[in-house]
Amino acid sequence: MLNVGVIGCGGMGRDHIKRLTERTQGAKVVAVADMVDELAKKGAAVAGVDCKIYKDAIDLINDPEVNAVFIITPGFAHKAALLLAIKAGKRIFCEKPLCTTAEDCLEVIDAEVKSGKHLIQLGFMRRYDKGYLQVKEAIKSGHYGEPLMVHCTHRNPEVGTNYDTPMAVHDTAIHEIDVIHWLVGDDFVSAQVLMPRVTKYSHSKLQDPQIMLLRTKNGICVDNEVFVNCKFGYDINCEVVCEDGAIKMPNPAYPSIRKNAAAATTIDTDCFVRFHDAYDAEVQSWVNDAEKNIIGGPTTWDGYLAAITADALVRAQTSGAIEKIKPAIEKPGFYK
Ligand SMILES: NC(=O)C1=CN([C@@H]2O[C@H](COP(=O)(O)OP(=O)(O)OC[C@H]3O[C@@H](n4cnc5c(N)ncnc54)[C@H](O)[C@@H]3O)[C@@H](O)[C@H]2O)C=CC1
Ligand SMILES: O=C1[C@H](O)[C@H](O)[C@@H](O)[C@H](O)[C@H]1O
Repeated sequence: MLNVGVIGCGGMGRDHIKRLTERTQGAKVVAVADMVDELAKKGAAVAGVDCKIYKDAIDLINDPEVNAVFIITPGFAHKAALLLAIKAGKRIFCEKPLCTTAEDCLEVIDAEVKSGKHLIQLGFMRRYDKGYLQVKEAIKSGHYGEPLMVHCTHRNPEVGTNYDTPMAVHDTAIHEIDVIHWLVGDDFVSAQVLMPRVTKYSHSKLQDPQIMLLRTKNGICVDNEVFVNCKFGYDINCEVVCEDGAIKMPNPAYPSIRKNAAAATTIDTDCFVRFHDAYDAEVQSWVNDAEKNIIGGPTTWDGYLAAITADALVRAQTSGAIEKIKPAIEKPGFYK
């Protein structure tokens, strides 16, 4: 049994605690930590009566009963918890992004490599989503030729006033950055951001929507519409256009209802519903891999590659220019 400690009991944290407690074989939440007492108590209530409560992450990490750690704090707080958990030699599941800058990711890579242990899996759950897996299988089949373009939308109904322009990249588009790289198996080399007219539903610190453009080494062009105040739903789309055909990711299957001379279907309203099964699959695989002492999912290096692209997009948000993307280091043999 993997005794898990969960750091961060916000929306995603409590969703993962519920998943670990009710739907994951081989794991148990034995401790939670949150700097907000009320939220820590809420997280512990989901885990059950025996769950210990901490305020500081370091105390949870150093609890001898905790042999694995979930880091579900905001992206800017990941590095501190990661470095402490690596130092303690704990198995780690870290929600995306690894860190909010490539520079911070390099510190985590350095610490993990020096530890000599593969400890970290990243929460890029779209790699476990049935729809994305179907697209990947179709590309791999070769029936449609080489990918040429990828069209994506990442639409949220709304975000809070703490959500700012760079977050559209390192908190939201980071999903497309990772999953498209994984789908086409090609590195990004340049980034550009177009800023359409701002929606009336945005606020002074957020340019919304944004169109993010990426080019890969082999010339594949990706456009990603990130619109986080679209109002109508949580609408995620991906279409890969190839030489001999186009592969469009299926949307979740809901009935089409006809009533009062109108036809309608359902659009999810948040990621927790839209990617429910993908989260379950990524967490179960992380637990299963613990017995083999391996990291079978997205690694720290995947988090770094996503971060260098995110950094370039954030630069492009203000420069308006085409920004180059290049790793600062060679891929360590540790991650090969
Ligand atoms: N994979 C996915 O689709 C999703 C991933 N996420 C990720 O999950 C993480 C958390 O996101 P949310 O739950 O939406 O954020 P949130 O802001 O709702 O919750 C974060 C929690 O962490 C706590 N916290 C912050 N700093 C802390 C520290 N140093 N020590 C202990 N607790 C601390 C806060 O008090 C808060 O309760 C982020 O990395 C986010 O990117 C969030 C939503 C979906
Ligand atoms: O990871 C997520 C979710 O998947 C949402 O789509 C994003 O908009 C959100 O910011 C992020 O936390």
